[in-house]
Amino acid sequence: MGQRLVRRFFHKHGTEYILAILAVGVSKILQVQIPDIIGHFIDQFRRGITPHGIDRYAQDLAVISIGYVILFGFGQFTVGKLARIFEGDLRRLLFDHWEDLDADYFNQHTTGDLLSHVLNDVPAIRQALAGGINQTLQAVFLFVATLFMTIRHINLSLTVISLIPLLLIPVVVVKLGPKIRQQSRVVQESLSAMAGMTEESLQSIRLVKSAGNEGVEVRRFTERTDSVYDNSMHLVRLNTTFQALIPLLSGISFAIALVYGGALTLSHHITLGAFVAFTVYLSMLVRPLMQFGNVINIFQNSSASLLRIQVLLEAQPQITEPAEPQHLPVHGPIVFHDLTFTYPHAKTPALRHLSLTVPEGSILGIVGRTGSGKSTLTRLLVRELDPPEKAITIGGTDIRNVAKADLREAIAYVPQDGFLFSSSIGHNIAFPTPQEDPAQIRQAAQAANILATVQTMPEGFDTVVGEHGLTLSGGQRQRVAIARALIKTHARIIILDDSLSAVDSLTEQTILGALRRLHQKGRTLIITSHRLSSLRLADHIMVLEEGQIVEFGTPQELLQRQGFYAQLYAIQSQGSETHG
Ligand SMILES: Nc1ncnc2c1ncn2[C@@H]1O[C@H](COP(=O)(O)OP(=O)(O)OP(=O)(O)O)[C@@H](O)[C@H]1O
Repeated sequence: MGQRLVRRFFHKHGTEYILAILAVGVSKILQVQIPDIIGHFIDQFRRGITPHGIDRYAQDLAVISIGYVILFGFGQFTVGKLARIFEGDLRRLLFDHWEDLDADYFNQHTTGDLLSHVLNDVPAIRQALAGGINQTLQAVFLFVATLFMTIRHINLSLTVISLIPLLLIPVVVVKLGPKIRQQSRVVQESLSAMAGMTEESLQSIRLVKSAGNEGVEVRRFTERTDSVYDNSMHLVRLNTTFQALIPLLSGISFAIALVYGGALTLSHHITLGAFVAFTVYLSMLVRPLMQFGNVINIFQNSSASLLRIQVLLEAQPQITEPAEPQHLPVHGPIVFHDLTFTYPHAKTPALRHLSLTVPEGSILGIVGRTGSGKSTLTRLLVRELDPPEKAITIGGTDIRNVAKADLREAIAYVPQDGFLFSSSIGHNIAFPTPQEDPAQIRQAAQAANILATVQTMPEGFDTVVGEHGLTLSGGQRQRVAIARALIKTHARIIILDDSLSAVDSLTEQTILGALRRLHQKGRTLIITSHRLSSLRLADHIMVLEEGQIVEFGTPQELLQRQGFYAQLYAIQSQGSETHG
């Protein structure tokens, strides 16, 4: 996918790139004329020069300088601009790719880790494309053009001898380069571990404070920052050694040029002008050689980043679209057929041999201890997790054969952790719809019994709920999440996964009233809960234990069976009597 992006990018912007390269090339050819002109000027000066002659040299220099600035500026700007375009494309590609991946992928990768790719790796690649390519172009063109001028117009042996120390630079690069690359990877990893820890710590700040755990968190963070510091310092030492050796070698080369070039001038093998021009050329070589060093650093850094991005882009969604999607039938029951499901990397199945028919327009209640498999079942039904073939059918069609969007269109699902965006309540409710329709938002809010609460807020539906809805109470958050599901008025199946746990009994009854009205319009309802009062409308109740159905029947039948349901009923009605 990454290569495709690069190919597409060069296909689209190749001409511009080539023009930029040519512009930089020509600008460097112009630049190396300057010492030559100065050399000629000095020699002419010694022979005797008229004011008109001086003006001519000045004009030549001015024309060359203007040409240089225009061409070099155009080249550098274009390469920089193209690198920024590539950076934006790469960020969009990453985001699109993440949107395609399954929800479970994000259980295995922390947000901090993923963000660090966007914040560190993408700019590192951009830097290679902008700074890296720019400096390479400048260095190569200037180096070659300078050597050409010094060999052709000044002196071959002076050029060769002065160059010897500079030839040691590749040796330094070969020795230090791999170490720098390895260490920059260590720094990137420690930074991403720190970002992950910071993200988790800030998200759980209320838990941390309520547990009085601030000290432990600060210590953990200090350990992370110390590790980032140690690793970065090691990298700084390696980089400094690398960067210091290059000017040192250039300095030796300069000294040789002075001694040998001075002797050649005294013995009239070269003119004074040529000698001065040579020293200017040599000083011009220092920069490209430093750039060679920088470029190698930049490319080493970015190659680690490129590798990490490549690995990211290779991750494939496990829940795939069917090759030939079938239409989801409008009518018919939901059937679970011998459904067994094991999470990736888990040792035991979360659901075992579960068979059940939920007739169209009925209400199924699901209870069971925590970890018994209730959420897993609902997540399988919306294909957030992938069920085995033919294990779940709706109206006789295997849900694996239906386009994911079709299936999700037909189901209004309130997950256990109804996530809220840090935007307005209205936006949060309207999220599944293509546009925010105030009438629809109001209606959904009314059904979820949050309308009156929203109306008391200063900005009504425009009230911003803070990060993850932190400015709302737990019950208010749940009701916004329910409203978000109920706004899908065309959905034929409504699933509430423990979505009423934080609302008070009165609110619960109002929401159930709204659900009953939808049920009367033929909707199928699946409600999981630990509170039996939430299952008051259920036609049938299923009790799950360790992924298996241990009880199934109408609420009356289950009461008579004296099992888990009856026990729960006894405990909860005792509780409500005590409260009453
Ligand atoms: N992403 C996951 N990877 C591996 N195992 C998981 C994952 N999610 C849940 N499980 C396991 O699957 C089993 C069923 O979990 P599930 O969330 O379906 O239970 P639940 O009945 O909804 O519990 P609760 O009432 O606490 O919400 C548990 O043993 C749980 O540890």
